[in-house]
Amino acid sequence: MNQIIINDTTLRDGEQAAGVAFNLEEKVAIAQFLDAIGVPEIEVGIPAMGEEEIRAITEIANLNLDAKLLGWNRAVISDIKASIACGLQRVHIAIPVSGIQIAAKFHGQWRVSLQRLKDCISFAVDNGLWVAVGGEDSSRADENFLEDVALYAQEWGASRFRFCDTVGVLDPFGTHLKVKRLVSTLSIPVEIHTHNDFGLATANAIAGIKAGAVSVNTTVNGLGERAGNAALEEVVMALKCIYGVDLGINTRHLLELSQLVAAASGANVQPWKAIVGKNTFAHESGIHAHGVLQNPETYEPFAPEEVGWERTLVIGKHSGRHLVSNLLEQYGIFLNAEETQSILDAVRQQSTLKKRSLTTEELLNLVREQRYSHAAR
Ligand SMILES: CC(=O)SCCNC(=O)CCNC(=O)[C@H](O)C(C)(C)COP(=O)(O)OP(=O)(O)OC[C@H]1O[C@@H](n2cnc3c(N)ncnc32)[C@H](O)[C@@H]1OP(=O)(O)O
Ligand SMILES: O=C(O)CCC(=O)C(=O)O
Repeated sequence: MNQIIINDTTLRDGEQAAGVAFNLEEKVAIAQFLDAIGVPEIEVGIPAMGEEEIRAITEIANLNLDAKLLGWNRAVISDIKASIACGLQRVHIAIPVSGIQIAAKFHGQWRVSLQRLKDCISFAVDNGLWVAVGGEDSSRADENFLEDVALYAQEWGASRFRFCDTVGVLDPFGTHLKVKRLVSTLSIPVEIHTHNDFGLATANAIAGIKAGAVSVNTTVNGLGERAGNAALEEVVMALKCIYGVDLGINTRHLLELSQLVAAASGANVQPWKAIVGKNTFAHESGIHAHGVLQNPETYEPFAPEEVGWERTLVIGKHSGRHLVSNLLEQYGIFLNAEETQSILDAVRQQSTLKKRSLTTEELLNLVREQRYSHAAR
């Protein structure tokens, strides 16, 4: 695999998630955190949105972070001017490439849209900016047309082309085919941008990388339009653990970053969310807990500490003797087989009633109650 660049768009596509609105401090804090853990590129926002956004992006630009910063723009000269006003040196210019989008946005006049793209690239390049171009809705575009637009963008001065699966309709096989074709056509690098409408964003991002894309868009927690984008933590850990590609990102802070973005976005992470969900290293089931007590690798793909978690062993409806004994022994309580089974029966009952796992205190109470009723008999 090539050297892969993460271009994180939590502050642009992530914030486009309905109901999410970061304030200036939150935008700055997220940018600083991404930079601190080694994310090499950040799409910081959309300067054309107006004064507040320009203020936040300018503040981030003034931090002189190691990460390269990009402003997102339409193929509109005033958008590029707004990016310049923020002090950005790199701009991303988006242009719709599918028939559906060109019909809706440019009344089907693709020549007009291409002319606007050309004018904007020239304007940006003349102003000394590094330019990337995004083919919005690339996945539904006629492939010959997409190729033509990307080749024109390259000829006019773009330094990278973004293949967008804007409405998340591809699977990994389709992504691979389409991205591979684009990669073999262009001499500039290709970036992959995926959406999660069918739950395939991360898989498609990886497929794009396998097909030769050298840059990938991610968002923390998979935040983004509709069902979101490929999650930063998933892409980074999949590349690291499945493909052995270390991106130089300090993964031990991924949980903390996830929590920062969850708080700023007001969007909680579901417990079973890969890498950062609170259940990712929690073991309740008897067979699993028994295995993990012998060797954590039995039921963990990597060590929790690698992403900032600690392992938890949880008592609940599915627990077994080994875990119950292990936990109680830590409190100096040693039960025989019959007593352990009767505690387990009570745990199953309580857990079902409470619709959750039990706390250690609740487990110890069960032991006290059982002993008391035994003594009273
Ligand atoms: C797939 C994506 O994620 S694309 C990014 C989407 N993100 C956002 O829209 C969030 C930020 N957007 C905004 O703040 C506003 O939409 C603005 C400031 C960009 C524009 O606002 P408004 O002037 O009020 O226009 P509005 O949003 O209603 O409509 C979009 C306009 O942009 C045009 N447009 C859309 N995409 C492009 C493009 N890539 N290049 C050029 N023009 C475009 C539309 O045709 C429409 O133009 P019109 O005003 O001439 O009809
Ligand atoms: O950058 C672009 O071209 C559009 C990016 C995007 O958010 C999308 O297509 O979903």
